[in-house]
Amino acid sequence: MSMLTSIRTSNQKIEIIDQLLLPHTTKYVEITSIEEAHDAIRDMKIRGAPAIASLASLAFAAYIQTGIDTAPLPAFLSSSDSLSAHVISKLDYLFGARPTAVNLGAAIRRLKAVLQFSTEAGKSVRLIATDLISEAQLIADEDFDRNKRMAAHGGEWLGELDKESGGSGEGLNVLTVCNTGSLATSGYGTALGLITYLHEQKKLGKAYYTQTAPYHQGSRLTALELKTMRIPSVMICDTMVGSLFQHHKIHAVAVGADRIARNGDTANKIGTYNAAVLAARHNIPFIVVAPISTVDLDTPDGSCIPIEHRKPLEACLVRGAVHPFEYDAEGRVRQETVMMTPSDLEGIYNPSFDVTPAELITAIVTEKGVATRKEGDTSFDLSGVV
Ligand SMILES: CSC[C@@H](O)[C@@H](O)C(=O)COP(=O)(O)O
Repeated sequence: MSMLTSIRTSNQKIEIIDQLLLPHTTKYVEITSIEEAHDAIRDMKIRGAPAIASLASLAFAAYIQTGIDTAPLPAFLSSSDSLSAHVISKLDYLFGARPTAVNLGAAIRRLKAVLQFSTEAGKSVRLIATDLISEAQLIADEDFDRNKRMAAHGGEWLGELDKESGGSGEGLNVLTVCNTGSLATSGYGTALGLITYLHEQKKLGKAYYTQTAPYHQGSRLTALELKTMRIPSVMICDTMVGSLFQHHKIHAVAVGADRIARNGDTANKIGTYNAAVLAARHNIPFIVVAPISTVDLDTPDGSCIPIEHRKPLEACLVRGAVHPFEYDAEGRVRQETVMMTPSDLEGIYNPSFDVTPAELITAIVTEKGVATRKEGDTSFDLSGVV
């Protein structure tokens, strides 16, 4: 099955699809420095918690590799002390690109741990550097396989749940929010991976997805991924979730996560909480699918999760192709950014994420398995899946 790829690498070249131009223009841009990786993440040319962590790790690995390959060696490779100080400042800088998604923080913690371990083991500067490169590469590479594992865990669990509740055996209809597919990860996806798995197993009825304003990751990116994979799907506006639940049989809501607190409270794309409240009202299972690196045991509950607020102007703009399509000299669909509001609006609220309380979540699926709440509990014990 054909899938889109958010990051591609060959030799030491790293390229990302500019997701701001999708779905109309598929343009890969090269990332040649840590600063470019940082800016691409901040500006959302690449987005999705796992994809952000993968790009940051790959850009970091390329930077260190270039240092090793340079003669004479750059000053930061002159001693383990200078390497350590330099690496920590570069990693902290990358971490500042987007605050809510914790996968980036987990990747950075891992790299700092390798730095400390290899330094304390008395390794040479070159060996410490190669240890860092290997770990960074591993962080990007391991994402695909774990996504397949969690999709299978979640897909099988949902199938059983449907059987237990006397399901008709017809295909499962699943609603998702935002984009959590191969564009948001190193491949296959999390919640969209679960939907893809159900489709592969011939257990999917239809995938439903919200447009996900203001960035429209649903109507631009999820739409494109589902179309590319030929998965039967229906787009809805964000305002239509309640109506959908009232008028159509929806078997589950599956969403990704940017950060899961120790008690199971989950930060994800704005609008996720609305869907969870409505799912609870309609007794529809609400499933969070995310790798272990999204679980932040240092954050006790959702009130402690930092929520990124985007620039107010971003909520006033929409970018898209002119209709009917016009093409530029290179044969690309002409795109425009238009303003949907009066200019200079004074009050604009634009949080990028919201927090869904654990008590509204039926299951949290990671690569290790499926965690559910005990009868009567309002929070999760995630020790078994972390
Ligand atoms: C597998 S992606 C999980 C989450 O990162 C996703 O659901 C989401 O909220 C993405 O937000 P974005 O602002 O597009 O980076």
